[in-house]
Amino acid sequence: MEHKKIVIPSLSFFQDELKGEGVVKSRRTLGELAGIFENQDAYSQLPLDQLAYEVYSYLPEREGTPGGLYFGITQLYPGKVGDEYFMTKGHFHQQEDRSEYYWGLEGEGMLILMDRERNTWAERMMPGSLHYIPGGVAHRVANTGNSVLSFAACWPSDAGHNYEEIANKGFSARLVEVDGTPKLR
Ligand SMILES: O=P(O)(O)OC[C@H]1O[C@H](O)[C@H](O)[C@@H](O)[C@@H]1O
Ligand SMILES: [Fe+2]
Repeated sequence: MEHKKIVIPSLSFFQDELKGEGVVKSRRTLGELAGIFENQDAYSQLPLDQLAYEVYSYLPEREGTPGGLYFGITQLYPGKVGDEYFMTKGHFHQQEDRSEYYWGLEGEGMLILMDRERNTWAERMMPGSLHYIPGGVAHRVANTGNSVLSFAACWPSDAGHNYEEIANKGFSARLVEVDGTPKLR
């Protein structure tokens, strides 16, 4: 009998940094988040090249492969635009029925979720928190603390990102700081 050799790359995440062959790193600056924050005056006062978050991804198969899984670690920097926390762009999946796991590694934050009926809710993220994001639910993360918020994610490789709807219409509620605590408004 012939055995097909399966090559398992050695991957690791120490200090929330994903390492290994094939890991790619991408970054998003505040300039790339234009339009997502409510307070345009506050936004225009921040440098466009300021780093908002970095994503380490391990994408072993090309997008579109059924059954494949992707893995990523996002490091979201602390900060606010007016009373709104720094946050990720946010997206639905292109393939509506594709789900995802997020889990907290370091720092404090909130996972903001919105279903197809535009109901928005949020879950607290902290080291060890685990979040199941069902298909058809848009997701975005806000850093509500004073240090880096780091979280991991695992999602189907054929999920795809649909940014358009969130870019155009946003979420139906915003996470803002009220008297020192995060509130959905
Ligand atoms: O894509 P964004 O909404 O900017 O979020 C940033 C990233 O967060 C996680 O790592 C997700 O698994 C990625 O798929 C996503 O790209
Ligand atoms: Fe996603």
